[in-house]
Parts: sequence; structure tokens; C-alpha cells
Amino acid sequence: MPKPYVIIVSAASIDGRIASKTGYSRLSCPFDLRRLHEVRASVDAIMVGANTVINDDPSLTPRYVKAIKNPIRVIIDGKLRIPLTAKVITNKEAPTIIVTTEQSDRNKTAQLMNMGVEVWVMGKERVNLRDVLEKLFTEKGVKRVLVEGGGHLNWELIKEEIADEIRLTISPYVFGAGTSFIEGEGYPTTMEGPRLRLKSVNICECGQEVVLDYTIEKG
Ligand SMILES: NC(=O)C1=CN([C@@H]2O[C@H](COP(=O)(O)OP(=O)(O)OC[C@H]3O[C@@H](n4cnc5c(N)ncnc54)[C@H](O)[C@@H]3O)[C@@H](O)[C@H]2O)C=CC1
Ligand SMILES: Nc1nc(O)c(N)c(N[C@@H]2O[C@H](COP(=O)(O)O)[C@@H](O)[C@H]2O)n1
Repeated sequence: MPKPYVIIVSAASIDGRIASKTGYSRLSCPFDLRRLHEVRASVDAIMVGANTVINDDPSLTPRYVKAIKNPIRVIIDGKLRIPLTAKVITNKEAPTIIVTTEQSDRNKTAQLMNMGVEVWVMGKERVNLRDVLEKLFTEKGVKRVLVEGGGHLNWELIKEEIADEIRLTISPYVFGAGTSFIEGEGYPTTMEGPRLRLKSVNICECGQEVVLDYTIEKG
């Protein structure tokens, strides 16, 4: 089945953390944030996990650049944990789809739908991410998806061999603990994980951050 091209973009400390142990995650300089918004403006959908919405309350709009349209916001939230006050629900600048499972509270589903949010139930206990991408492709015409974390969602997309590209900015900070860029049960050796191919390395305009772009080899 066809699926959209999937790009994961994050900024990490030099020890690979996208958030500190307290959830602090502002790692990108203004140049890097502008670069992020350029990617947002180039995609049809932006996907994040529930914890990212709970911790950051993001808008997920490409507001730092001139964009033709605001991409669809897709929130993966197996148990419908995100608050009804989240900007992705209350701010109507872009459509939002929340993807959940049969585990979620039906009343909350109804409330979300009344608030103008599309809710997709796609799985008994876990959301099947490949199915979500296929549905986005076939029903919404989504050809390119930007994934903005967090670490657990990133891991699932890597593990399921769904991600196509990784753009990671390394920022000049050390957290020592916190959420890793890719956070899951992990691979025992380099043999089991995906093979990455370096596409480009750029020093950010700020002179302190390095932007790595890797494609993920298939098969
Ligand atoms: N520095 C950066 O570039 C970024 C940092 N962050 C940080 O990452 C942290 C959040 O990351 P994580 O804790 O790893 O959480 P996450 O944002 O990956 O969300 C994980 C949650 O999403 C839901 N979920 C994901 N896949 C699912 C599936 N297949 N089925 C059902 N539910 C599913 C579950 O509720 C799961 O607990 C936040 O502190 C945020 O600030 C997030 C994005 C970018
Ligand atoms: N690329 C990148 N660099 C950082 O330093 C970040 N903290 C993030 N975070 C992502 O951006 C979302 C915030 O979006 P809005 O500015 O509110 O639109 C946040 O939730 C993460 O997904 N990304």
C-alpha cells in the first residue's frame, strides 16, 4: 500500500536528549526554528505523540515562514490523554486529527468531535501507525509527513520501518538524563537497527549547532 514520505525532525543535546528530566526541550536556536518551520510549510501533515502535546502544548503551525497552507496536525494518543484545552484542539488555524484506540473514553471522543476535531480509532490497544499513514495518504491526500517527536513515537516509526528520513540538530547542551531522541526497547547491536545514509551535514547559521540529515535505507 502507498504511504507518505516520513521525515523525523528533532533537536537534541550532544548526549542525544530531546528533553531534560524535567521536560525542558527548547534546544533550537532561532535559525534552527526557522528551518523547522520551513519543513512544516513543505509537508501536508505534522505528527506528534501524546506526551509532546501534554508537555509542550504546541501549535504545530508554520508561522515563522510564509506558508501556502497549514498542514494537518495528527496526534497519536492511544488513550486520549491530551487535555481538551490543548492548542491543537482549541486553535483552529489548522485541522487536527487525533488517532486513538478502542481503549479510549467514548465521552471524550464525543467531546473532541463536538469541538471540531476528527477522531480516528485505529487499533485495539496500540495505534497501527502504518494504517494511519495509509489512511492519511488515501483519504486526505497526504504525501509528506513531518514527525516532531517525541522519543517514543520516533522509536515506533523506526522500529516499524516507516520513517524515510531523519533531520537531527545537535545543540550545544548536555542534559545527562531525560528523553532520548529515539526512546524504546532498543536494538541489541548495530546489525538489528536500520541502516542510515548521510545526506548532508551543515553548521547552523548560529555557528554552534550541527544539522544532520540521514535517509533510511529500505529492505
Ligand atoms: N527537542 C525536540 O526536538 C523535541 C522534544 N520533544 C520532547 O519529547 C518529550 C515527549 O516525548 P515522549 O515522552 O517520548 O513521548 P511522545 O511524544 O513520543 O508520546 C508518547 C505517547 O504517545 C502515544 N503513542 C505513541 N505511539 C503510539 C501508538 N502506536 N499507539 C498508541 N499510542 C501511541 C502514547 O500515549 C505514548 O505514551 C516532551 O518532553 C517534548 O518536549 C518532543 C518533540 C521534539
Ligand atoms: N526542532 C525542534 N527544536 C526544538 O528545540 C524543539 N523544542 C522542538 N519541539 C517541537 O516543536 C513543538 C513546538 O511547536 P510550536 O512552536 O508550539 O508550534 C514541540 O511540541 C515539539 O514537537 N523542535
